[in-house]
Amino acid sequence: MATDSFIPAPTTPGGRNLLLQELRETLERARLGGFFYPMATGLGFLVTSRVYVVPALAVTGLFTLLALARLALRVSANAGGSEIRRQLLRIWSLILLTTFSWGAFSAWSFLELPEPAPLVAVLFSGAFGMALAHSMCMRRIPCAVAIASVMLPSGLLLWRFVAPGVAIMWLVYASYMMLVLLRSYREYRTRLELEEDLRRQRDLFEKQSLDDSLTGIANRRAFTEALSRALARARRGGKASLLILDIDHFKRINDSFGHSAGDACLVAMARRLQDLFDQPGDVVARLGGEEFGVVLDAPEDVALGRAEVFRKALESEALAFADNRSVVTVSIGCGEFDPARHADADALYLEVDAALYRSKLSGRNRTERAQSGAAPMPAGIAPAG
Ligand SMILES: Nc1nc2c(ncn2[C@@H]2O[C@H](COP(=O)(O)OP(=O)(O)OP(=O)(O)O)[C@@H](O)[C@H]2O)c(=O)[nH]1
Repeated sequence: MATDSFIPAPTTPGGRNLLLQELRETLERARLGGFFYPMATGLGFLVTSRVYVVPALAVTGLFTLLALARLALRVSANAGGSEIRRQLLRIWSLILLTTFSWGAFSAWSFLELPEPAPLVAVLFSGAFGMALAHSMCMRRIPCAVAIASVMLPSGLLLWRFVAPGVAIMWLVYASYMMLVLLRSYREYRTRLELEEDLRRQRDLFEKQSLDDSLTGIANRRAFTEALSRALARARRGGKASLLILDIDHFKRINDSFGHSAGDACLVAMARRLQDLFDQPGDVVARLGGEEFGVVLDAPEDVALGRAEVFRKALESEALAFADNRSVVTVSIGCGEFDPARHADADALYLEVDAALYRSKLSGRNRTERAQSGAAPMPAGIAPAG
């Protein structure tokens, strides 16, 4: 509840990323800033002519503990939105505890410590206020409260012990800090959103570079990566098989229904493949033109069985595309990765491609197993049919 009112839950899709980045930066800056407070109190006691061992140890020790508590906070990259918000609340609680303690220390030094300790406290209050306005500008309200808590006690004491005019100048200085905070906040938010836009665009380009633009399924690049991953798993003791499927007489579909209907046919074929090859580890890709590839975490017999189920379902149920219905068949090459026989993914691919070629030569609409050392499909030679 406290978290909700302090840091509202993100409402935009990239909101969690923005919060996570804010958390990282808040923590990084808070960690660094925390150690200036014990340094400042230590210096305040050092410059006094009298020795204050116990107060010096107690006050400097307290600020050191608060600084160490900031160091103990951790950011988890996988944290959910509410955990990130809780972490932000913790950091700000520590920052405010530190600045309130500083305000109390500076007031105490005015009342109890001889010169120049109060002067040191005033100078550090100004420095802390400006540092907060510049570097802890991620949240306006808590930062404004933190600035007020380091500036106001000194202002009141300047009024009481020095001169009202000096205190007014001090308040003008504090107001200027608030303006700096507002400007820094706007700049920070703009930068954060720009960086999120850039991240979104990078993710989109990355996704687009792996998707086939026509069908939306994986493209050849994604297929190559999936095949490499499947082969790596197979080398560690798993199984990996490859199917290459080529639509039979696709040119006739283009010639009979038009090129855009041909495109729709490719999209419909991609959907059919996705519907059937939907088990964990299956990757369906368009390799180019009317050729598709399927990577399976399965031995050859299983891959061949599933290829046949697909092929038979396809020949028995006409494919619907762009207001047309037509029986479309595919020829399929099928092979399993054998680390003893295949030096790499290309070696497996060539064998499966040769099996596809044989299935075309043997009359199409069939599945052929890959054979060891089979010759690759000759480029530019179309089997008769
Ligand atoms: N509509 C459409 N057609 C394509 C696309 N890519 C390739 N083609 C066409 O696919 C046809 C492939 O023809 P061929 O290589 O002769 O093969 P085929 O007609 O399927 O015959 P076989 O493979 O021998 O059974 C050509 O007419 C290409 O123009 C595409 O993205 N969209």
